[in-house]
Amino acid sequence: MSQKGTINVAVENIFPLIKKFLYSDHEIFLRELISNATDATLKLQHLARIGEAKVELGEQQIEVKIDKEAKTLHIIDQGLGMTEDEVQKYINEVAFSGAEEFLEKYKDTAKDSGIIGHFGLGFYSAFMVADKVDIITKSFKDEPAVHWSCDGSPNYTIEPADKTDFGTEIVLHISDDELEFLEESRITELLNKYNKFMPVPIKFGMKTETLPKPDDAKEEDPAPTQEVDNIINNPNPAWTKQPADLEDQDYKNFYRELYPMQFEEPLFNIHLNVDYPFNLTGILYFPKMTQDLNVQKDRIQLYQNQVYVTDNVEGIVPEFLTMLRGVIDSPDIPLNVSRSYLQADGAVKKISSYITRKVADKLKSLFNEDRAAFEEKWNDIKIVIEYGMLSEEKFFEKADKFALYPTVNGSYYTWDELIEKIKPTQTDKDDKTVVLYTSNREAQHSYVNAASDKGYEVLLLDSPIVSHLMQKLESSKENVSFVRVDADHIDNLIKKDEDQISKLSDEEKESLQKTITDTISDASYTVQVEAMSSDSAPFIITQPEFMRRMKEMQATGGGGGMMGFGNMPDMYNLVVNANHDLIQEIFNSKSDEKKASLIKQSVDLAKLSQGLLKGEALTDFVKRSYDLIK
Ligand SMILES: Nc1ncnc2c1ncn2[C@@H]1O[C@H](COP(=O)(O)OP(=O)(O)OP(=O)(O)O)[C@@H](O)[C@H]1O
Repeated sequence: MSQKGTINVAVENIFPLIKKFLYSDHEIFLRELISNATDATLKLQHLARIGEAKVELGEQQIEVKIDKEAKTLHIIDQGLGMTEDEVQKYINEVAFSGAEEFLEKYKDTAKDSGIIGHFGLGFYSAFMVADKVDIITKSFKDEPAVHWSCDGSPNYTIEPADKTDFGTEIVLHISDDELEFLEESRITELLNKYNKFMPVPIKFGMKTETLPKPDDAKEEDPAPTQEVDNIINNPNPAWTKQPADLEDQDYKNFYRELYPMQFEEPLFNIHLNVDYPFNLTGILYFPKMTQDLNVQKDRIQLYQNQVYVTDNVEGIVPEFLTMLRGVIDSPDIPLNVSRSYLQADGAVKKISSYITRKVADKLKSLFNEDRAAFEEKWNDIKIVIEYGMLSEEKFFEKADKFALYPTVNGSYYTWDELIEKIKPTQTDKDDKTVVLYTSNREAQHSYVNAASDKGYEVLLLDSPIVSHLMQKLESSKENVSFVRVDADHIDNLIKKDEDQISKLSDEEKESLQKTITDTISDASYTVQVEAMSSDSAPFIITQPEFMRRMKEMQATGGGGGMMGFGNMPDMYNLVVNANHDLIQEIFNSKSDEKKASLIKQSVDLAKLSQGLLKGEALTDFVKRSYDLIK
């Protein structure tokens, strides 16, 4: 008997609202309907397993079909189906109240764009793309099939149907302004985006498969082919398996599956698997990291029970780990809330700290198991680790055992090893241990040499955020300071008590200082006459650590950099070695002209060695040098 009914009075508002609010995200209807079909299939499998459903289950699948002529899109499952009463209850009442609840929530978060695609709007999302929706369903229970139909108005019809197999077919009569959803390529794209790893096989059309040639086939015979179902998903992706059942190659293959356009192999992976106090599985990969911190295209993907949700995991995964790749699957992450709420949510906080801990533990075990291999990877992973040390206190503590400090000679020290090694030689008169480093061994070559000659260890620290990390280490470790090799002349980098005897008196130094300052007449240089070893260079340009680091920190952003330093001009010290023969010559020279020309030429040489001589000054210098030697 055919019946008519009215869904609910308030529903009159709902369809236009669905269309309006969800305008940009119409495509999620397919994910919602396939999720329902998957649930129905898994529920029936469960009922059969526990003996409540007396049915023979074959290889169950879900089929998606396009009928271009009829302008319909079909989603067909072999799940538990619905009786007429159930259609009344679940579709007319439950599904509707779900949609209403959704709209209630959505109104409050309308400003928080980006979250919309994460809502489970459910069955009614079909009306975003269809003028009319049919449900033809037969329950696994021995009851007649029913046909429900609704054209988007609050009125529906329900009548008997002649379907004989259990399961449900949803027919969407695609509206004229949504015809893209009748295109095979568009549906393929959506299935690949949202359903690639769903747990029930999804068939979309047929494909041709090449079979092996029979033994007696001739060389020129074409290989036989056959038409098979085109299954678009992998129902058993690697992250749903136990780590013990997976080989290294399986992880690599899965990486390929996730990012088909990614040709670089991952460095290593971390399998996440926890069921208490929250449910979470997943695999994270460390990709090869380069210096540029650009946002990457291949990002961590978030799934809920194998249904793709988003690749924006901000707030769920700690920020420093968003540079990784891979998959996280958790039914416990609330998605129908705004991101700011997400960050305050207790379960999400626990998830985030669990992930941090797992990553730290994995790094620690890689370090312990094969230190040489870990050192080899260091350059590619250091940005993530250094960034983590800066942003997560817990990670900072754990990383102390495996974060490495490489030297220009190719040794890699942990923090404790480094301090033990340099403490005897690099502790200054105030009992501070001075860690020397270079950010660019080519550009700072002569300074690195001077330090190495003195028996000092020089670290090579060249990540973009390293100035922030040094600041952090200086404040959390006792009595250490970082100094770049060109921050001062060698005798001053690590101040010891041994004073050099000066060949010039204090007054003589002062007068020389004035002469040089007047001659170079450049406010960005502070002239400093010092008694140094006569072997050291006569003029050395240095850049004081503090100012330079503050400027760098401001340039790379984040907390710590002091306001205002970014706009300051670069400031240098011009260190003059009072004990060098050339300085003696300049000082004793009777002719002012000679003095000036010696000073100019030598200061230009010092600038040249620091890469600071450019443009017109460089041209003048070259010309002057030719004049001198001709
Ligand atoms: N393909 C199907 N087979 C059997 N029952 C279905 C099917 N699709 C929907 N249903 C029934 O209709 C109900 C409502 O579906 P709807 O998608 O609106 O909400 P939901 O699946 O419960 O929640 P969600 O908002 O997460 O999608 C389901 O709970 C289920 O009982």
